[in-house]
Amino acid sequence: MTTSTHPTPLSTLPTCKDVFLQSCLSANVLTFGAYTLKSGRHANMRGPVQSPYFFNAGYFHTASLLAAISTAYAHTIISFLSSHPSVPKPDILFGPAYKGISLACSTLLELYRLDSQTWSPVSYSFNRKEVKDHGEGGAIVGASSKGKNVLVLDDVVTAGTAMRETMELVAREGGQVVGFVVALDRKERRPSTTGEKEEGFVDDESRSSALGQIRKEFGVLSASIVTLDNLIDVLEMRGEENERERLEEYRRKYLACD
Ligand SMILES: O=P(O)(O)OC[C@H]1O[C@H](OP(=O)(O)OP(=O)(O)O)[C@H](O)[C@@H]1O
Ligand SMILES: O=C(O)c1cc(=O)[nH]c(=O)[nH]1
Repeated sequence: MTTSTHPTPLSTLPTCKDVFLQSCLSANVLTFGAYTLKSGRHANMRGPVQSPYFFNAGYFHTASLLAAISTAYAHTIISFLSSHPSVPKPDILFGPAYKGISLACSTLLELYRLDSQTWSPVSYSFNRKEVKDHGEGGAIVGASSKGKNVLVLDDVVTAGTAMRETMELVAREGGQVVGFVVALDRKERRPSTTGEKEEGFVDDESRSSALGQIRKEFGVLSASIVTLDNLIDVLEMRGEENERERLEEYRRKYLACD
């Protein structure tokens, strides 16, 4: 039998989110440097715009780290569903490949542990990045989405490309995405599609975040365990001034309007 002790809080966030943030820092899930993102933010003449931080959910690779992240997801999902009664109860937790896969599985187990009656009828599924053309074939592993309400769990959202691809995939399979839950919402303005005026966004300050735009376009709501703002607060509390300044500068340039 194990006893769980919580380290001294880093923030004023609920305990599960605080433990999650502490795990991110101690396991190097959250690192600081210069990173090129999937969305690229790089279509300007001076080369790639790089992010001063990166969230690598692949480093949640021990049982205790998985417990920290899945507990934070589970509580975020429960409060998301209770504060938005219009969101249909999910039949499926869907984790986009690759990092979403282990997150959807471990979170469903945690939800079941917290409330077996509510969560026992719920399944998980995930996609293959390369469609399988033998055996059972197809792009989906786990429960079929046909006619089902699907709650999507991913690690991080930046430009929302992965979210939009997942919505298309679920719709193709006959299901309906009823919400998105991410560990980290970077809350960035979506990158320019033309590549012009990317740096500084001079005339484009009204651009909303990826999740905000999805809410406007499709009416699909979302929640996150933490946002860029929480990361900056934690760096301030830890006295990590260089990192805090670099993240604040990035936030000043790229923060979405919503
Ligand atoms: O909002 P976006 O701009 O789409 O960026 C966020 C996505 O980028 C990463 O996926 P990626 O396919 O790079 O990684 P993975 O295969 O390691 O999960 C991440 O896991 C998100 O799914
Ligand atoms: O935008 C991305 O590609 C991205 C950002 C981040 O912090 N972590 C990640 O895995 N992907």
